[in-house]
Amino acid sequence: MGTKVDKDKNSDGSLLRDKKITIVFVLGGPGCGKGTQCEKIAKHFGFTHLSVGDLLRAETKTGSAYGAMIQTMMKEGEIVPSEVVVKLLQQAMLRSGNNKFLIDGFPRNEENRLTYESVMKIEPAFILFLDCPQEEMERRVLNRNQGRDDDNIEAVRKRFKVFSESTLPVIEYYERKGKVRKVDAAKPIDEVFNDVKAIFAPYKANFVSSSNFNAEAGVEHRMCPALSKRLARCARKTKALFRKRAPV
Ligand SMILES: Nc1ncnc2c1ncn2[C@@H]1O[C@H](COP(=O)(O)OP(=O)(O)O)[C@@H](O)[C@H]1O
Ligand SMILES: O=c1ccn([C@@H]2O[C@H](COP(=O)(O)OP(=O)(O)O)[C@@H](O)[C@H]2O)c(=O)[nH]1
Repeated sequence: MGTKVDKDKNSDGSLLRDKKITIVFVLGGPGCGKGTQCEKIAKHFGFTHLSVGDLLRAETKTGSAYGAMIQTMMKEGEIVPSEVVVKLLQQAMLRSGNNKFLIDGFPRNEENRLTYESVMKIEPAFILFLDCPQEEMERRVLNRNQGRDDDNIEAVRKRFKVFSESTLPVIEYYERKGKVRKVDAAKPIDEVFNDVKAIFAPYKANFVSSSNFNAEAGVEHRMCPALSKRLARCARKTKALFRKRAPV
């Protein structure tokens, strides 16, 4: 990173060749424990946890143009348009200052995946798939008590349907590429984390400090200037994509 040649190679905004960015997608049905495990991984292995659900919920509170649309879609368990999500992810990555990211709950469908690939151009290191039976996930969601307006039986059942119809094909896609690390998420939290720890062991060596991103307030400034510049270029590209498409 940082040589003139490297910079020229990336003049299209591509981050693909930046070997220093590590991205792990964390997928699984609603309530399987993505947030719970991501928090632990972030602490132990120095990743920044980006929960796309949390980023979207924070966006609904900003009064932005997309806030009301996002709120309605989430309440109905629908998938928010990819451009909105990718833009929020880019902004959060830029703000985090880190170069190791857990992207929790994304990509949720093939369109999410394709948009991510075409804009971000960073191949995920692997996909952590938290596999859990539906009855157990339903129990967990209905007992979650976080005041979410999509944690009711009706919305949860819709989210299960979206998960099996739209998200499982994404997991299958990565499975074909040998990138899925599946964990039995029905076990107690610490037992699940033991299995997760084994998967993340190679990242322990690079651990610097814990960086658990807070969607509403988290701003850290440890990212190197070159990487920050590249992400900013990438964000401009998304903005252009936004302008081309009419708002939903
Ligand atoms: N392995 C587990 N066993 C029992 N309860 C769990 C487990 N993992 C998470 N939970 C609980 O289930 C609920 C949903 O977990 P969460 O991490 O929010 O899931 P997700 O982010 O996948 O929707 C939370 O109340 C959490 O404390
Ligand atoms: O990439 C994403 C992630 C989340 N969501 C929306 O956010 C909701 C909650 O997602 P989250 O990951 O917070 O919760 P989960 O349903 O996995 O418990 C989903 O039902 C979707 O409406 C979305 O549209 N795209």
